[in-house]
Amino acid sequence: HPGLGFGFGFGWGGSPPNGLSPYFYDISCPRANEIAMSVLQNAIAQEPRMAASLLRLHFHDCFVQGCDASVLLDDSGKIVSEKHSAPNVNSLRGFEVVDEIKAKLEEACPQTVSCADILALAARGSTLLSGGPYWELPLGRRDSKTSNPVAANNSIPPPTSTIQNLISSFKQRGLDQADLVSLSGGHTIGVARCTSFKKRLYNQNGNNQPDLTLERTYYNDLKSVCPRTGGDSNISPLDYASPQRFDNTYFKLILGGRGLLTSEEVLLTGNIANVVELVKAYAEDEGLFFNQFAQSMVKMGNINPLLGLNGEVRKNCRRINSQN
Ligand code: HEM
Ligand SMILES: [Ca+2]
Ligand SMILES: [Ca+2]
Repeated sequence: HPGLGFGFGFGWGGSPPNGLSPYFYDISCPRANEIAMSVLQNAIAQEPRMAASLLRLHFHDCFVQGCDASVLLDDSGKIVSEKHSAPNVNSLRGFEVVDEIKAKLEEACPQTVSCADILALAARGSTLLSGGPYWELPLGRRDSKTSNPVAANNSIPPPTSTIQNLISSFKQRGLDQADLVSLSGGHTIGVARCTSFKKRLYNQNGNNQPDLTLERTYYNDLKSVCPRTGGDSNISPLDYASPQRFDNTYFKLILGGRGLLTSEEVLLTGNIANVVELVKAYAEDEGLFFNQFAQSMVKMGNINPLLGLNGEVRKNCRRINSQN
């Protein structure tokens, strides 16, 4: 029955009753990961930043209504896309690569691999192809029939977040301080627009003064990328030491006052002892960071998945099936 993504040992259709499983597509679509990886390999070879963009897509999906591919829906019918919401607009990218993976998977195994699982596979593959860790990836998420643009506005922490905001936002989704610090390490690849960090350069506290925790040379470099007026879409790497390499230099930069966003520098300056210790530990030991990142990605990927016969497996990641 092609309409139901039955997995290993679950001939009745839907996903496993006890949650996600790494073996979910072993019978129904054994080459799913291989197919996704071949598309990723080409896309990332063409544009290394694509790895970062795809990793971020999974995060922005999981924090809004759970990991259900809600972020991929376009406007149509009753659906108001999450793509217009503040954290996403003019910022999220990688949708065409997801479409390409989906098209190849529909050819190989029609209506079997969910778009939510494609986002999880793309996040893992992107990490791996950038030099980061591998992890065994639980699968079997199904796709939502709704989007949630209001939650997309309210549930993704802004770059101006305080450490308390970040801790509580993650805690609401069952993620602890080690998850917060290691997942922030996703910023070891990719870029941000000036609009995401400009306040730090010119008016951090409403008194027309810069953020004094910014290291001086870095501060001057950033000012040359982001003038006081205009240039809001100019970009700067989140980890300027190795923007395309998944490594632990990100944490070393934070220790030196060279974190790009307020939400990153507060991991150090927020004075939460456990968080500061974790930043230092990951800066010193890349293996420790990789291990925790892998575990935390699995935890993030487990946020509120649609299981069993809930939701559906979309044929096109941009639309719910009833609109096809
Ligand atoms: C802890 C709270 C977080 C905040 C406040 C935050 C904020 C941001 C901001 C403001 C940008 C730049 C957007 C732009 O200017 O267009 C960004 C980019 C990025 N974020 Fe996060 N983020 C957080 C957590 C995460 C997590 C958990 C991940 C993945 C594990 C992640 C992965 C990325 C990546 C890879 C990019 C670069 C994307 C690209 O170059 O296209 N972020 N983030
Ligand atoms: Ca979602
Ligand atoms: Ca890096």
